[in-house]
Amino acid sequence: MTALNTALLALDELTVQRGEIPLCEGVTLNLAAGSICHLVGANGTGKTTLLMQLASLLPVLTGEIVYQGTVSLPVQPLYVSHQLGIHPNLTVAQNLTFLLNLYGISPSSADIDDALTWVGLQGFETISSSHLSAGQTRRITLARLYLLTPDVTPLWLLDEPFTALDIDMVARMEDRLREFATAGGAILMTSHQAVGVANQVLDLSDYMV
Ligand SMILES: Nc1ncnc2c1ncn2[C@@H]1O[C@H](COP(=O)(O)OP(=O)(O)OP(=O)(O)O)[C@@H](O)[C@H]1O
Repeated sequence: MTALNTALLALDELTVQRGEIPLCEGVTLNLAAGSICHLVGANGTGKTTLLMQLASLLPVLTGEIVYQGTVSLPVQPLYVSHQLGIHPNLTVAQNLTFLLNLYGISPSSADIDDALTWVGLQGFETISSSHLSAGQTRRITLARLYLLTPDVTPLWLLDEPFTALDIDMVARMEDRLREFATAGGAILMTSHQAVGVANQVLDLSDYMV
């Protein structure tokens, strides 16, 4: 168990499961501080299901999870899902503020400006989120990555974070992921594209039932 003890997150013989149906069995992973792990597998293998289990949105019925040396689910990880969770009646700045409040952060207006500039949404602060394109809406959810650090939430669970982003934004995202990992964070992320910044791979196809 030495490796498990040094990992930020360790999965031991985990079953990836939706309801009664096991999708993958015996999933094992050690995610240390500094890891950027690319979670791969064909459509329907269970990648989103695993991330939802780790985010406490679906139950873990079989297997052990050790987080920061204790048998427990990750405490308040950042989970960026397919569902954007953006409220259409709020402005861009209000949505971003809400997403950061969930992690105990009360951003200043300068923080909001910087984060929105980073995602290319400068000038959109007071625009209703219902007026944005799919890619722009996704950028609101990603803007919080600019302000979240490993001391706030050391584990990021990112489901297809690059979907609907242009090449420049993907490059900025990769820089940010690298920066977060270098500062002591760990990332488990899905992507159907190559992830140049990843330094580890978990292939769920190896564990399919
Ligand atoms: N909302 C749902 N309700 C019930 N079963 C679901 C639901 N979503 C997915 N499933 C089942 O769980 C399985 C795994 O789905 P999941 O979304 O985890 O796969 P994935 O590897 O993330 O796929 P993709 O690459 O297409 O995003 C699917 O094959 C499907 O049968």
